[in-house]
Amino acid sequence: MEKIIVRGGNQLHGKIKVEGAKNAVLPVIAASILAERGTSHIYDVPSLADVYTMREVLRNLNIEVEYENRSFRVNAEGVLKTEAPFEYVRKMRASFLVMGPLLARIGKARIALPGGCAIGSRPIDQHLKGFEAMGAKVEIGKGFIEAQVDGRLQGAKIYLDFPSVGATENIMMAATMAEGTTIIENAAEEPEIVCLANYLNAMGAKVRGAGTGIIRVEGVEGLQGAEHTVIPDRIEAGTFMVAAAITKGDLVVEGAVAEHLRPLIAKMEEMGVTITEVENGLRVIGPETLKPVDIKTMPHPGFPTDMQAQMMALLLQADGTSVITETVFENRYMHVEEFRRMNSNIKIEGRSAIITGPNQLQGAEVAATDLRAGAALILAGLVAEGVTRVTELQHIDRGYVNLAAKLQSIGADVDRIEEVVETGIEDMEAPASLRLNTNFV
Ligand SMILES: CC(=O)N[C@H]1[C@@H](OP(=O)(O)OP(=O)(O)OC[C@H]2O[C@@H](n3ccc(=O)[nH]c3=O)[C@H](O)[C@@H]2O)O[C@H](CO)[C@@H](O)[C@@H]1O
Ligand SMILES: C=C(OP(=O)(O)O)C(=O)O
Repeated sequence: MEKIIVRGGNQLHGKIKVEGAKNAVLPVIAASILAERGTSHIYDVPSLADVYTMREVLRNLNIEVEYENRSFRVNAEGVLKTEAPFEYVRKMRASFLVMGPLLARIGKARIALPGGCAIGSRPIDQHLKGFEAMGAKVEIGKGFIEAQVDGRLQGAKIYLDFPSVGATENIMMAATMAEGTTIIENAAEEPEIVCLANYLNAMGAKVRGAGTGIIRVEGVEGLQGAEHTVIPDRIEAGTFMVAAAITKGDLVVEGAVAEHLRPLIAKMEEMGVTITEVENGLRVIGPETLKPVDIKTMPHPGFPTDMQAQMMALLLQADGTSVITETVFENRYMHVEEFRRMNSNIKIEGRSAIITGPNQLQGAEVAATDLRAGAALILAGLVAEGVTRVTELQHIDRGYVNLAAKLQSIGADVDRIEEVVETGIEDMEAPASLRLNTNFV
């Protein structure tokens, strides 16, 4: 079994460069389905499990995709297939983002139902509501969602009940080739939405207002391949910022964009962390004593849920009581049980986690219950007494490129190893806690 082994106690120093953003590149790759003519070149593509899954989803649709030197070359000129099977969708929910582009391009899509996942039930009703408003007929059965439209989709006014990132992206992509104008109200405002809109516009689309709560998409006849560079990963950047702060280190996070990280910077500064904008990134200096703060996760520009677990690791070191309230996902506290194994004082009350610190964490055997939980456990391990062993690395590999090696390069005592588990019993099943959610993201 592969494990990441962390020996706590080292301060982190130096420079670390962030990759292209997972949550930006996945919709951008999906959007390249829209190009009836020409080849798209997508740059700064991170080498992540999710990216390889998306490549397979596209190849399965009969699209040519090459991945070399951190660049994707995509040609979608051929006759497209319509189906994304369960084996892809269960690995990565973002596979569902091919529905909007397929509907726009060929008027038909059949995608496996995403199902539940570790952090919540994650319905897709808002995506479907958007497609239906644009004239698609949607049917659910036998584990699939089938959507179909006679002729072109029609522009529509769509109000999202919640500013869902995925629904905003899927509807935006569907609308690019619709007849007439689509207006998305209560749209998500995340930087990844702006990145996608820029790519769509480079392909010939007419998307206005991305980054605000109202997006207008004027449908065009057709799109062609374009060049696009993916924005830096604000969550990877944030994870390194916490790594610097938690170890009382001094780190330059190259490529971190302050504009994308305002809520995190604000909260870390409130805790006493020094953060300065430098030429091509952010310099982060951890203080001797961290102050407690309260955090509520919200859609952008609120505090990102994808940084909640990592901030919990930091708050475990703060001197006093902090409260985190998770409002985006109903079950994103799977890491709390794992932190408890490391000797931490956290109480869950409804949607809030009450953290009393500082905690002298102790190294333990812990499981990455989801992607960010995994990163958070490694962060906690950096300051724990003794050795922390993190398993279930497939979650971490969905969203971090060489996390162990990168942390090692800035002074952490972290290794990724293959450890043979001597159970003494052949064919013994893994304990339930480790089997949990390995199929779903
Ligand atoms: C690949 C990607 O970009 N993933 C990000 C994206 O996920 P994703 O796009 O799935 O997240 P959403 O913004 O859609 O989900 C936010 C909330 O809305 C709910 N919801 C969503 C859609 C819908 O049709 N109905 C509905 O009820 C979800 O269950 C969740 O509670 O945004 C999340 C919120 O910032 C991040 O945590 C994920 O890292
Ligand atoms: C939850 C996340 O991603 P996804 O939506 O792909 O599961 C994440 O990036 O933290």
